[in-house]
Amino acid sequence: MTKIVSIVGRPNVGKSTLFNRIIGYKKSIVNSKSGITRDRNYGFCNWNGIEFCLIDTGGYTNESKNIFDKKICEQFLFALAESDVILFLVDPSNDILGIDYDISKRIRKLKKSIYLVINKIDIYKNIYNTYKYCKFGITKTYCISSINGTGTEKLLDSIVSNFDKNIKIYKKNIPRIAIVGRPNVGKSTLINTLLNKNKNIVTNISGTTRDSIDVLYSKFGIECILVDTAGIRKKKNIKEDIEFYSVMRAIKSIQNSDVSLLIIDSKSGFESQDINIFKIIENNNKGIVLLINKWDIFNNNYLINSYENKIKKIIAPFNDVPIFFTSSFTKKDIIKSIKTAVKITFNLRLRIKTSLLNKIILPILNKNPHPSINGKLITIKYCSQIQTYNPQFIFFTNYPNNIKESYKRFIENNIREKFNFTGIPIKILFRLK
Ligand SMILES: Nc1nc2c(ncn2[C@@H]2O[C@H](COP(=O)(O)OP(=O)(O)OP(=O)(O)O)[C@@H](O)[C@H]2O)c(=O)[nH]1
Ligand SMILES: Nc1nc2c(ncn2[C@@H]2O[C@H](COP(=O)(O)OP(=O)(O)OP(=O)(O)O)[C@@H](O)[C@H]2O)c(=O)[nH]1
Repeated sequence: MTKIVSIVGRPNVGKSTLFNRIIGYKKSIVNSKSGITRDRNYGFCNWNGIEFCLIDTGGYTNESKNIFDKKICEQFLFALAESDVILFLVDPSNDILGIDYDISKRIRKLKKSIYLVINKIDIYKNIYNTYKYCKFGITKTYCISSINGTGTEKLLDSIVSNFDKNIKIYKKNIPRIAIVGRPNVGKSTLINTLLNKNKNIVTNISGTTRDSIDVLYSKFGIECILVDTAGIRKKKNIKEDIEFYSVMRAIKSIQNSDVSLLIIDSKSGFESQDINIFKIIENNNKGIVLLINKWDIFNNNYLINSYENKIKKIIAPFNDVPIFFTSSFTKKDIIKSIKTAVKITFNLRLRIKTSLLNKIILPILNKNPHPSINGKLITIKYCSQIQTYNPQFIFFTNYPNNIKESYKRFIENNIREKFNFTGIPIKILFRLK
């Protein structure tokens, strides 16, 4: 079992900064505006050969100011219940408040290894303000600066001394599935339905999911990592800084995954922003499964064919993309779509032998040759798949620059028809021979 370390503390004490320092890359959003870490964020660390999972909890607050606060509190308690070690982070620049006592009371009730971590020690006056935390009665106390790294190595040495060596995290090569789509299409609800837990914050306010979260999914014989992402917004709607980072992160999640489940709201249809996201996934050479979600609202099987045909026309020639009409409420086709996404990762790695490819594709091209251009006869001599992460095919011809887009689409359609590249973008390239 992977050990879990949670960072907790009131808003703005530096949880995200510490998380980023330990993880070693900018995964959590850091901003001087308080309350920005809206959900738990997972990351995996390796310190002196010992691996553990680190959780950045949301900005815990005991005053319910807005709709998120109550939900964040639930996340916080859920994270604590899952943890082996709790890092209670405090900022001595400010006075101890009721909320700090509240947190310390809650965590001391749990039978966990607790560290009092006094942050922002790089600020000179803070060095003289650490004594005030004695009253919490937490013996393991460390003074650090998350911003410049002072004391963090000692803290990590002590944290890993709690754990056995040889703790393994996720198996390598486990398929990574990104859950993407515009805000409010039902990404978090889908994950909650899959995990059967209130793990992500779900409200009917768009833009709730502000950060990406990775979750291991292992059920019904399926094993994959689900990546929940911030909704990808239209550019003109990106007003706040943090929304910008969320969009960047969503794009990064696509880049960090093998396959994306692109969620569409069945009420609004496959519109321009969905097409943009589709193109981002395609241009990054990742697999795609389309989920036409909230189908419980229509629940009309007669509409399925026309809906599907409309989408396939838009995405042609890459139109052998699996499309599911789903509902998180009724659970319709949810498991099927995840199973398909996992299956598709194998298509990404599919390699066709050159001899087989030529044997099947060349006769089709000889029967349907490229039209001659200015009296020049265009011939395709042979083809092969190159050794790349995603499927790419090179066709050797006497006029590589004169090949028409429609002929390229014809070739792609035939490759898709003869071989199983379902859900995977393929590239067709032409070279002189
Ligand atoms: N001087 C100093 N500033 C720090 C340190 N750690 C964090 N900060 C600053 O404190 C502010 C809040 O940091 P965050 O990491 O966003 O805090 P958080 O606890 O995750 O905040 P919430 O998301 O509101 O819960 C930012 O302006 C950081 O740059 C530190 O060690 N020293
Ligand atoms: N009818 C119906 N409503 C759904 C379904 N899934 C989600 N919803 C509702 O749609 C709204 C948005 O759901 P979320 O899961 O928060 O959507 P999201 O895509 O994570 O939203 P952002 O955080 O804004 O990106 C909520 O009111 C959900 O209850 C579904 O299958 N059917």
